[in-house]
Amino acid sequence: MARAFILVLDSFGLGATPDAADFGDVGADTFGSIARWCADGGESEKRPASGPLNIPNMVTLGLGKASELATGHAPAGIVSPLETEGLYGVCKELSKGKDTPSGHWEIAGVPVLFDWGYFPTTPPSFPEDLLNALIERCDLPGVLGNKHASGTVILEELGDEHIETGKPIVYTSADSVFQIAAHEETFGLERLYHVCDVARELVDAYNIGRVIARPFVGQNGVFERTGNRRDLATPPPSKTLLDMLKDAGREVISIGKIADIFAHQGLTQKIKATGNMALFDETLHAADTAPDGALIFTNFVDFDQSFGHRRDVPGYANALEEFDARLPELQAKLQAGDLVILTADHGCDPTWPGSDHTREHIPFIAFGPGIAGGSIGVRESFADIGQTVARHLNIAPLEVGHSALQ
Ligand SMILES: O=P(O)(O)O[C@H]1O[C@H](CO)[C@@H](O)[C@H]1O
Ligand SMILES: [Mn+2]
Ligand SMILES: [Mn+2]
Repeated sequence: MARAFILVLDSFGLGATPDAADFGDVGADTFGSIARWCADGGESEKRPASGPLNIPNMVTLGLGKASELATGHAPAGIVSPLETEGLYGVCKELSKGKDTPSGHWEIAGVPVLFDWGYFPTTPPSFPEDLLNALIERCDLPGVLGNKHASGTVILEELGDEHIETGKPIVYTSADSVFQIAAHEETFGLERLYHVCDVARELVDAYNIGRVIARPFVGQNGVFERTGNRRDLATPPPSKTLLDMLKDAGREVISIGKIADIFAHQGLTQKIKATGNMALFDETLHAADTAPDGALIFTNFVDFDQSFGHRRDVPGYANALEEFDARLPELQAKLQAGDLVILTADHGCDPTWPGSDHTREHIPFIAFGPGIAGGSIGVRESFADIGQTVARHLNIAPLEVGHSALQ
C-alpha cells in the first residue's frame, strides 16, 4: 500500500485524441510541438539549454514511448530506452469538455458527462442580467471587457482603464469560466474575492464550471498577475476518489490548486505554493511526512498558466526541463510500496492558434520502488488513474475506470 502521488503537469498533453475534430484540435500535440521546436534548434533567452528537449528522467520512465502510443511516432529529438523504468500509457477523455475541472474530476473517477455552460465567442459574452446583478450586488461602477480574451493580453488593453475607473475586467475563454481581473492594490484583493463569491452564486444558473479571481499589480500598461489567483469551482457531481479516501480515514493532501478544483471536498490537508519549483518543494515535504495510505495530489499550474495559454514554447520547454531535473529528489524519498503517477488534465499546445486548451491524450506514467516497467497502452478514460490509485491504496473500486495495476 504505502502512499500514492498524483502529479498533474497541467496542460501537458501527448497528442490529439480521436475526437479532437469536435474541438478543432486535430493535430494538436503539446509534447510533440515543444520537442519539435527544441530539436529544430531551441535557442531562446527563456531557455538556457538549446537543442533537443532534455528530460532524461521522464524519458527513462517511458514518456517518449507514451507519446508514441498517442501519435504513432517518437517526438523529435527524444530517444527512448528499449526497456522503460516506469509503466507508460496514455488516456483518452470521456468528459465532454477539455477543461481543468473535467480533467481532474475524471482522473478522480468522475467524468463530466453533462454539458457545461459556455459564453458566446462574439462580444458581449455575458448576459446583461448577470452583469447587472453583479454590479448591483457588489456596488460596482460597471465592468470592462465582457468578451473572450487571453488574461495577459486583456490586462495590456484594459489594465489602466480599470485603475482609472474602478471597473473590474470580466472575460471568458473556450472553457466554462467567468474570470474577473482586478488590481490588488487599487481595487483590493479581498474586494475582488468578494466579487468572485457573488459571481459564483450568479453563474450557477448558467451551469458555469468556474469563477476565477485574477488579481494583478503594475501600472502604465505593464502588469503582472500575482499568485493570489483563486478558482471557485462548482462541486463535483458525485463522490470522487478524494472523498472515498477521506471517508476511509486516509490523509488526502492537496498541493497547489487541487483543493480549488475539487471545491475543497475530500481533503484533509491543503497546501498552497506559488510556482512549479515551490510546488515541487511542497511535494517533497509531503513525501517526508505523509503517512501510509495517503494520497498526495499536486497540480503544477505554471505549464498551463504561464506557458501553454501564453503560447510560450521556450518557456514551456524550460519548465519541463526544470521539472524533470527534480524528479530524482522525489525518487530518493520514495518508500517501499509508494506509487507515483505523472499525468495531465488536458492539452494546451503552445504552437496552436488562439490561447485555449487542446483536446489531447494525457500521459499515464507510473513508477515507484515496487513498480516494474512496461506498456499499459491507450486507455479509454482518465479515470483509469483514479482506479489504479484506489486499487493501490486498497479502498473499494471507483464506479468508473480500470486499474493498470493487478
Ligand atoms: O488567459 P488566462 O487568463 O490565463 O485564462 C486561461 O486560464 C483559464 C483556466 O485554465 C482558461 O479558461 C483560460 O481562459
Ligand atoms: Mn488545467
Ligand atoms: Mn488552462
